[in-house]
Amino acid sequence: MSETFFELRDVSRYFRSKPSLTQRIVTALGRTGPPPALRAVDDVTLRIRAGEVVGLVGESGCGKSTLARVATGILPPSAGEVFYKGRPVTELTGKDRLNYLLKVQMVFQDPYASLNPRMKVGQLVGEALRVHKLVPKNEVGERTRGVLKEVGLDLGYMDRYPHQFSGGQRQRIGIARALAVEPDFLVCDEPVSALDVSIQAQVINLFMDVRERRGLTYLFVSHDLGVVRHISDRVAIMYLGRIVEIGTAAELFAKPAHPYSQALIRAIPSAVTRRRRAFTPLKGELPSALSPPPGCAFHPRCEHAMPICREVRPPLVQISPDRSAACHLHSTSESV
Ligand SMILES: Nc1ncnc2c1ncn2[C@@H]1O[C@H](COP(=O)(O)OP(=O)(O)OP(=O)(O)O)[C@@H](O)[C@H]1O
Repeated sequence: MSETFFELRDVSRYFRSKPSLTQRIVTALGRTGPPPALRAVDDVTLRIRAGEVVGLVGESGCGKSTLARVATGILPPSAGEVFYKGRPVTELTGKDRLNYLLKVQMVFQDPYASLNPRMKVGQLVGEALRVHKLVPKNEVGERTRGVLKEVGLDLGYMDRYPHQFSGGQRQRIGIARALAVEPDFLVCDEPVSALDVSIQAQVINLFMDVRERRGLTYLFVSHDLGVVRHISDRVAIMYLGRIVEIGTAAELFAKPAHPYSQALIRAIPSAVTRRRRAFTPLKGELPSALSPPPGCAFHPRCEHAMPICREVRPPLVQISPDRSAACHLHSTSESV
């Protein structure tokens, strides 16, 4: 079997809230344990092939951003392992670790928050090149200009500050900053969600052009299924910290297997009427990741829920050559 370009293997990420004074007193008296951990990402396995665009979708709070941050090394996993080009990233040290951190770049939803307001665009885009001495000092300017041109920014902008740009231009600066270090994997966390619809299309086209030109691999996080369908080769649907379905975009959108995917896809507004198609709306709200429902976490909202769904958590199983789903309606197949 060929080596997977990037892999999250059985990865979980928990957050433990700081206990209140009352909780600390009660714990000290031995009446109860520490507050429960919130399972933002819960036992996720995701393999990404070189050159693929994998879209990651789900409702707000389902753990998409946390998973993206774990993938880029910004957050360590609480359990499980991240593999980059076949090697567990926890075993990488020195140059190898730096190489992983540079080759796997993140593009954020709000580039403004990640851009130092006191630095000029030229400095921002060339910063990592200078700090890590990736190119000789006298070549930083040339590399910076090249990448600004590539993302469609006028070279006259080099001496301007982030606040002097529109949202779309700032996102181009964020992309240029990521590209400057010659990454091979971009993890994009809702990179167009904050932009006007007309600007969104331009920035998505930029992502696709850059991918084509540089042969990049993307993990593209979005709550917008229209965007994800447009750009992804494969799509993973996440619900309450877990992947509930993954498959090729064409197949998954044509015939979603998991009831949650079905509900999400039925809710996409029709391109013709701009109205939502007739659909059974998702009942209820996303449950708290602090106390997920037992069995299948989706069962309280599922129109097909069976007694087993309340008790046994369905594993993610392969249901066709390039599709897996975690649902008892499809649970006769092989576990992934
Ligand atoms: N640093 C943190 N400390 C505590 N809880 C956190 C932290 N980061 C995320 N969470 C919680 O983890 C869960 C998943 O959050 P996450 O931001 O990953 O979801 P998301 O799907 O990206 O949502 P959104 O689209 O709203 O950003 C949420 O319940 C969130 O409140």
